[in-house]
Amino acid sequence: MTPGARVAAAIEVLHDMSEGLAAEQALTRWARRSRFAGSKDRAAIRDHVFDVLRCKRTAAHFGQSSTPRALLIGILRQQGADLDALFSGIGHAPQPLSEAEAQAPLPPEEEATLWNLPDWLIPLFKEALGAEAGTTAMALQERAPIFLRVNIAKIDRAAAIAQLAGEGITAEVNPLCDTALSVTEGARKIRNSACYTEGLVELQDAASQAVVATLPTGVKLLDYCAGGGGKALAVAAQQGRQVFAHDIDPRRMADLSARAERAGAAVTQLDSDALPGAAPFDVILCDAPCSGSGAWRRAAEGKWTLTAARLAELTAIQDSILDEAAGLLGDQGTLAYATCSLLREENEDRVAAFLARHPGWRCSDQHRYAVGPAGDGFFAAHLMRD
Ligand SMILES: C[S@@+](CC[C@H](N)C(=O)[O-])C[C@H]1O[C@@H](n2cnc3c(N)ncnc32)[C@H](O)[C@@H]1O
Repeated sequence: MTPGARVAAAIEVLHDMSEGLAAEQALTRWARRSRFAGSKDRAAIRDHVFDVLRCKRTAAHFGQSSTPRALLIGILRQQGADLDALFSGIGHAPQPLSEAEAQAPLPPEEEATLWNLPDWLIPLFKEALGAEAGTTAMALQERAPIFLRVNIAKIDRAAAIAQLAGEGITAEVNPLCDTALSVTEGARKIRNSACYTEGLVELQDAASQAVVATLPTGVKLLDYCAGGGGKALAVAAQQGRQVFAHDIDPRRMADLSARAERAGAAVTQLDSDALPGAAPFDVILCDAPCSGSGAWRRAAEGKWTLTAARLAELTAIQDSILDEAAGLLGDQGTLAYATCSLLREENEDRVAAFLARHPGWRCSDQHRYAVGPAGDGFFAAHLMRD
């Protein structure tokens, strides 16, 4: 496909999204009806779509409208692309720019536009992040870096870097955590590499890894909101742990056995009925469902779909998860609460609300991980009985 045809395809995908499809669904649907497209085409189209999603307000500003075509014009103009070459009308490229479309507007000045956030989130960002609110909003507009977790049960970090290099993947030490690598080249080769298929490395954000690395010691650990099991697997690679995984929706753990096998890790899955019998646990990790705002570089749709009502629902779910998990913890145990959210409502406020509901408990440690080149935004707090 030509660069222009890829832009036309991205416009089609955004059009499908405007009719209600989620980004991943719209991309999959486009790929199914466009078998001629190769993996590089699909990756380029995906990049265009996600660039727009991360920067929808500035794209609309520079494109002077919010139609899919205008958003693509806007984001490409913002990126300094040659619009006449891309919108040539030749072959499958989109039609040339009209006279009005060809007029580049002055750069935006409004804060919410520059920050690429919906208006209602601006005060929440300021409240949660203070002086860092603006830089954080800007960081969420960048493409997400790729991080790997070295499976320390199988290989050490230096050997993993060397093996990855042998497969054309350049990775360097990540400062957040001893298990983490930042991939600087060859990221698209990871899933087919022997390092990955043999379970020497896993794709995992570095802040997620840091949350696991700083969990307190204790043998019996329950990952209460295990999902795909990323954190359960990271804990299972640590020495001396016995790891249990649970999720209210067990289908989310469907791939966990295969992933554990690849990693050479032991993780016992527990359904809700089995939890009381397996309790008490020494450590319970509650990686709670949240707005995902710390990871909006990766899942940028969330910025535009989150509502105040959904945020209120999430905070109620977070409270009940903490209350349920507290009942499964041993007397000397630690309840570790984590979210990939930047919002105070989902983080410090949930800890404070838990402590207010549970006299005799205290928070022994609380940490925010900033969105940046080293990792996604994360929050972690450790709760224990006095
Ligand atoms: C942030 S995701 C977990 C991601 C996972 N820990 C990882 O690192 O890959 C949150 C998970 O919590 C689960 N969940 C939601 N409500 C829950 C509840 N009341 N009890 C347990 N799990 C719940 C969701 O199904 C979802 O899989």
